[in-house]
Amino acid sequence: MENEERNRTENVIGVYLLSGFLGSGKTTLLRNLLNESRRKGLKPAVLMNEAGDVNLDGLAVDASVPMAELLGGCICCTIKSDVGMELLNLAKRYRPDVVFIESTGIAQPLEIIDAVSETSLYERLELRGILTVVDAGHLLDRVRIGSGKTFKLMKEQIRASTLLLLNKADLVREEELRELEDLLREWNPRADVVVTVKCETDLSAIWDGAGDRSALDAARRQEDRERGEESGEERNGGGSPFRVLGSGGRDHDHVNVVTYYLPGPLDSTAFERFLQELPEGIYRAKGIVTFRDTASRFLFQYAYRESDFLRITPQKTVHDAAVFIGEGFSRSELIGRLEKLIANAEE
Ligand SMILES: Nc1nc2c(ncn2[C@@H]2O[C@H](COP(=O)(O)OP(=O)(O)OP(=O)(O)O)[C@@H](O)[C@H]2O)c(=O)[nH]1
Repeated sequence: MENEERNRTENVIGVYLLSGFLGSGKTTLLRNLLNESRRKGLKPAVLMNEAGDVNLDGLAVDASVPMAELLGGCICCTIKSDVGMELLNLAKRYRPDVVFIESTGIAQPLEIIDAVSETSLYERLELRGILTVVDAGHLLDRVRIGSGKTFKLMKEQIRASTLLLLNKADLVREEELRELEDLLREWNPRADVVVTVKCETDLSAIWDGAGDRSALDAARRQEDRERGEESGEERNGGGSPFRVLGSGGRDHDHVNVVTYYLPGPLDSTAFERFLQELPEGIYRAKGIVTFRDTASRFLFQYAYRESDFLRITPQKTVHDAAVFIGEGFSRSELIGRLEKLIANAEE
């Protein structure tokens, strides 16, 4: 009987949801988790969701890992039903031991719990943890402002979590970290809080701690509570505070996503200047660029004024493209700046 029980548990695919606001470090955590899975001899698979039309995060992940992509929308609203379908496909096709779902930074985690729970009716899988990555400096800024939809969403992502990574600790002061730790514990007393740089932590806590059913059950109870609180209100976008406008879910009420395909190589210095001068409202940008003054291609990252370039050699055909995410910025002005950058590089 005991053996049977163990076998049954062993066959169950563990699902982990990686949550956290835009640019907080979810892909960084994913890479660490994939390395750790391999060390433990577990076969991982990834379900990746991006708000833009290109899977840029996927390029930062080992190409040998089975991956399903949900692009051009947010899994908690427009393509929630696809989550279940893609999970089933991954499970049937690859029989992984663990699946990591990386949601867009604007996803409402509680909605995704639903999608996974529904899928577990058809396949032996179990949601074992909701790992929320928090950008320490960004949360601090939002706490100081103290309101707004982004603040509310960050709070929801924190409250729904079973393990909180207070990340980018290198960019804030020690006393600010203590303040944030206290705040996270106040908002979510059930979840463990770990302070990290580049999401580096003893990940055994994730396999052991994040599977803590009481925390997951608590997250579900919170979902029920929030549903109760919001019943009667008009809910658009599956409970996300971002109202879906237009088609494809690419435009949210407060968060805009612009995907721009670059026709050719750019000048690296001009591009770096362009990133530094991005309008205030754009808090996240990423993409693939080729520079005319260097031989290789780069995956660039921009999050809250910090930028980063990673040399890449894509395994499959990918076009140069850039994705910009933010609030209250002018799409046409941004495109105008990009066109100028391209024209200058062609001269
Ligand atoms: N300084 C600093 N930078 C970090 C840290 N963790 C991640 N980053 C950088 O922050 C940027 C965004 O990290 P990602 O892991 O791509 O963030 P993400 O949450 O997946 O971003 P989205 O998928 O766009 O929401 C990258 O340039 C990372 O290298 C950290 O602890 N400190």
